[in-house]
Amino acid sequence: MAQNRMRLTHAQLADLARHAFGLTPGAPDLPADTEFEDAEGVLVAVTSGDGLSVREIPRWRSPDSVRAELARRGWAQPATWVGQPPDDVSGLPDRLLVLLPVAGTAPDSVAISLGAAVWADRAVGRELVIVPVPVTAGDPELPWLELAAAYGAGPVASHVDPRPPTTGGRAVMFTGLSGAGKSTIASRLVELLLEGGHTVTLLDGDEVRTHLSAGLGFSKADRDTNVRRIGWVAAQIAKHGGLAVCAPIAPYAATRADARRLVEEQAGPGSFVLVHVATPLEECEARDRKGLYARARRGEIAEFTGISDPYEEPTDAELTIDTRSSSVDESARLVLAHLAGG
Ligand SMILES: Nc1ncnc2c1ncn2[C@@H]1O[C@H](COP(=O)(O)OS(=O)(=O)O)[C@@H](OP(=O)(O)O)[C@H]1O
Ligand SMILES: Nc1ncnc2c1ncn2[C@@H]1O[C@H](COP(=O)(O)OP(=O)(O)O)[C@@H](O)[C@H]1O
Repeated sequence: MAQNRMRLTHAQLADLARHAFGLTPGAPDLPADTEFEDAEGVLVAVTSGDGLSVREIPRWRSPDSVRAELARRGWAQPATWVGQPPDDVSGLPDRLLVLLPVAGTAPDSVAISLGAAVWADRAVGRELVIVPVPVTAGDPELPWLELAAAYGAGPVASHVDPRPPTTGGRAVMFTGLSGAGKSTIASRLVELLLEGGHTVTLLDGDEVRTHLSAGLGFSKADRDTNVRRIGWVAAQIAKHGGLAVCAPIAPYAATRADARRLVEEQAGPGSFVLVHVATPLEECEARDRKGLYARARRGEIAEFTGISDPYEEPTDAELTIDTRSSSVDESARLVLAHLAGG
């Protein structure tokens, strides 16, 4: 009898799918006596004394179902292409099975939508069957020839870019103590972006706590929920090529890492920019614009970051800003330069 229930990541689900489809030998390494579910809570597998038993693979199309579709269409062993189309499509056959290796991504990831869109755009007039497959583009778990054979395909060509496609969308997350200067620098950054003709969505801290995170307090669980929600919204914006700017305290490294993962899963590597506004506690406390530090010192506010609650200094920030040596405008321009790739 399984004791625990665990949600699998997209990468673990792909691993499980490869195993269930017989694409790779050996079972994924999963904890014993556990039920495993996907992001929607569907029970996908169980480990018990008898080993791993796969119940359902909800997201990926099995090679059997793809072969059945090809047979229905009367496509015997169609030519197969793995990955993106070639620059010159003139030599491609009229019918093509396209396999997109997109293991580890969300079902609505840009790797899939952009991959399919590029084919639709380039291969106009051809009949295509496009199938996302649970194989890693950059470091495939099996040779393309074997992969294609599993899906019932004939001659194979490939053009796989190991870098996942990106939408160009980004999310900038400022992190730091209360009073560090996050909101002030974020506002200046937004002004500079607008002046430069960019569109930007500012997930303002007060508005987030009034709407998106209404009712949440400052316990670890509530802060984690708040920061993950911000990360999720920022990811949706970045996924469609937008730019999101947010400035929560985000005191916990693991939760910031969750936000990074959410954004990078949707908008590709490098799309999440963490900016540590590293103003020391003494300086924030001396500023005490809202009088919160004084109240926290008097014990009137419990769990106050830096006083009676932790702040885990980032070790993975793309930028670290010292507001004692950098003005508001200079700090905002540092972030702008990073976004521009300079
Ligand atoms: N206990 C406690 N600890 C820290 N901060 C507190 C607390 N209670 C209220 N405030 C006010 O809430 C603002 C921080 O909210 P965040 O949403 O950024 O926090 S978190 O990321 O969820 O940790 C923070 O605003 P900023 O000064 O803009 O950072 C504070 O004004
Ligand atoms: N170099 C600087 N960068 C940012 N803020 C600064 C700087 N120097 C002084 N400040 C002041 O520090 C305060 C920071 O407040 P705020 O931006 O609300 O911080 P946070 O959003 O991190 O809580 C503001 O009053 C701002 O004018």
